[in-house]
Amino acid sequence: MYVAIEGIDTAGKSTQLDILKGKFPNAVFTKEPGGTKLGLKLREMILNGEANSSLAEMFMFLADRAEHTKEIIVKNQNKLIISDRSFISGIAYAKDKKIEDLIELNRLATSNNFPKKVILLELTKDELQKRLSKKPNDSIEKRGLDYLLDIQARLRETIIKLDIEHIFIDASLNIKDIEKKIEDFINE
Ligand SMILES: Nc1ncnc2c1ncn2[C@@H]1O[C@H](COP(=O)(O)OP(=O)(O)O)[C@@H](O)[C@H]1O
Ligand SMILES: Cc1cn([C@H]2C[C@H](O)[C@@H](COP(=O)(O)OP(=O)(O)O)O2)c(=O)[nH]c1=O
Repeated sequence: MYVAIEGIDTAGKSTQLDILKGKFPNAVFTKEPGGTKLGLKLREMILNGEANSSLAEMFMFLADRAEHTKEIIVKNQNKLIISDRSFISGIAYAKDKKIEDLIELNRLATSNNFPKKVILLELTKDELQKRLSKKPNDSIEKRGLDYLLDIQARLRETIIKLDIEHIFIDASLNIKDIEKKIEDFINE
């Protein structure tokens, strides 16, 4: 079963994934962008802000996703796969494009291998501000608070539109409570 953890930057995805690695030792843990050899190169180019065109940037994410689908998702389809982000980020972050068009592009990139379950960690504006101020920001995070809150709303909208099995979690709860909700949802 393929499960994705979604949320804007600093929502707590890595923190939860580190705990889940202990709870699900036989699962395959992966990430987008950068879950494959090619993906690591694409990730570096993307996060360094090398693309001037937002369309070029979107296609770099799609290239990463196509490789990730073939190398990780399809090859491990009989195992539990837990991924830090998925095509849902791809749709939400490409916010100047229509969701319907993006769904079609992502169907092509993934050959329809979408996650079976999605976890969305959601932050309040105050909590996001606090967390961003504590770390050096990459080129996407530098776009600011309102940009990221807008993306967070699009993550939610995309999940609802796609009718994927999901759980929305308040990311400012304590780490243990969030972990329990995620574990129960995966085991359901
Ligand atoms: N539930 C939580 N409550 C308070 N702080 C948290 C919580 N989860 C994560 N953090 C902190 O927030 C920051 C971002 O978390 P991280 O897991 O790196 O997020 P992401 O992988 O989504 O960018 C880290 O400093 C982390 O320690
Ligand atoms: C998967 C994906 C990520 N992104 C963005 C979200 C993040 O800002 C960045 C990936 O960075 P990453 O460091 O993996 O995320 P985080 O900071 O949450 O740990 O790329 C897109 O714009 N489009 C996509 O398709």
